[in-house]
Amino acid sequence: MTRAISLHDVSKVYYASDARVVDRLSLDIAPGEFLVLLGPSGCGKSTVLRMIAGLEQITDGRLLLDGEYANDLPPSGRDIAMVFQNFALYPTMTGRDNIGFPLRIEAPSTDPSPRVDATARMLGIEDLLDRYPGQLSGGERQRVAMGRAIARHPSAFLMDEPLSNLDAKLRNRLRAEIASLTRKLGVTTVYVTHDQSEAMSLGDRVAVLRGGVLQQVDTPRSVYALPRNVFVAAFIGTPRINLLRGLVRAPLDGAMTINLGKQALRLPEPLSLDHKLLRVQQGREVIVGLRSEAVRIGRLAEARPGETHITGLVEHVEFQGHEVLVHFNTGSRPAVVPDLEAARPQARPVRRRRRETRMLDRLRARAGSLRAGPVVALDEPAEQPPAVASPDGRQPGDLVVRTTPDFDLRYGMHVPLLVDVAHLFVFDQHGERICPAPDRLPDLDE
Ligand SMILES: Nc1ncnc2c1ncn2[C@@H]1O[C@H](COP(=O)(O)OP(=O)(O)OP(=O)(O)O)[C@@H](O)[C@H]1O
Repeated sequence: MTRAISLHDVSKVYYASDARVVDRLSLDIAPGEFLVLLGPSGCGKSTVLRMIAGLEQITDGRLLLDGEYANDLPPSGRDIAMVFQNFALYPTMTGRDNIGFPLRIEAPSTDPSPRVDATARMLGIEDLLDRYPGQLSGGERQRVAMGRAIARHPSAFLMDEPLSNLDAKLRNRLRAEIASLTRKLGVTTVYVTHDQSEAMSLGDRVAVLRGGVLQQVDTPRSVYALPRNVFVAAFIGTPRINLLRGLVRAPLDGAMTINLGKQALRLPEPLSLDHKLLRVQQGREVIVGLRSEAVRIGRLAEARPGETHITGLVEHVEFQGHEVLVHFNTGSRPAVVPDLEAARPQARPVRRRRRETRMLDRLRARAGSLRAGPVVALDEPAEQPPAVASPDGRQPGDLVVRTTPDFDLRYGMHVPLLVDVAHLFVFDQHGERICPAPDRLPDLDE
């Protein structure tokens, strides 16, 4: 049996610190679905998992398991197994006893051996069963911990960064194993990670959290291709999306452009519907998002339809073997996205708020996901000379382009670049995506 898990407007306040660490979270997880909770450290991922497990009291809102109200159900009544980051094995028990322990608790008079052996076979750990945790490597310990969760045949798995204590190679291998195992078992899984590549490769859907507030939940493909705001765009994808501050210019008698400081992106005619909709931003500051695949090295004469031309000064070249990441200075200014790498969250104190403040919050929440504070910081005027080093601590240069190792690029070279404007994202001053338009009417003519 596998179960549906629903969270309706769930909040969590830790009264010790008086901070609301999860804020009105709503999620419907279908039976058998693999949902990943993704976000930076301290955004409330583990707290959500612990509330589903019953290890943490829900302050507000409702948890439903298979449609039944479950806020007050004790953890043992939820039929959910949890796998932790630190493996949490009993050090004085062998692998066999660790896996069999929950089975013995559940049915003391039944011999757990057949289930333990079947689980061990499934995980390929038969030869590890007689060893103690101290005699196992990190990867082997995590396999035993998985075995302990699986052996019970629970109706849902909750996994809290189960691979983060392992080295990169092992992490990739176990990631593939977890994916095929959970698919085979078909059990609803909620998986917490701050590693976006893990989230993208494992999840049927990915829920992105920031400051305890859900930013977007969708398939990996959709959160990458249509991020709802700057935070999601910047959190997902490697190398990180280039976010540049721009100014929309839409003169009645000339080409529409987005000024990027010293250069401008000219939007090709005829304008696409998304670009036409940008006209209303005339004179306003926006944030332009360019993933590295939207820019290539090439002269204007080589431009394909839909490509526009700029130039960049090579600041730094990162050789990666099969590809090269080139950091260009294009004379634009990067937009700063707070919280992206925050080691500690900005805990939001719980205050008694006046009614109108709550109303404002609700309006803002409807307009975007601003409850966790602004997603982007645009505190200085856009048209200033570019900073020498970017304020978000990236390598010098404002535009990172991925290219093949065939180009011999060196520091200080001026290079022609072609930008595919069909792959251009534009976000408003609050960081919400406005191009491609978020809710364009489907029957409008292109
Ligand atoms: N028992 C507690 N009492 C008070 N504050 C807590 C408690 N547990 C967690 N917090 C705070 O709640 C916030 C969210 O913590 P949580 O562990 O859910 O984040 P996370 O996204 O899982 O972080 P990480 O990826 O670092 O594990 C943090 O600010 C944390 O300090």
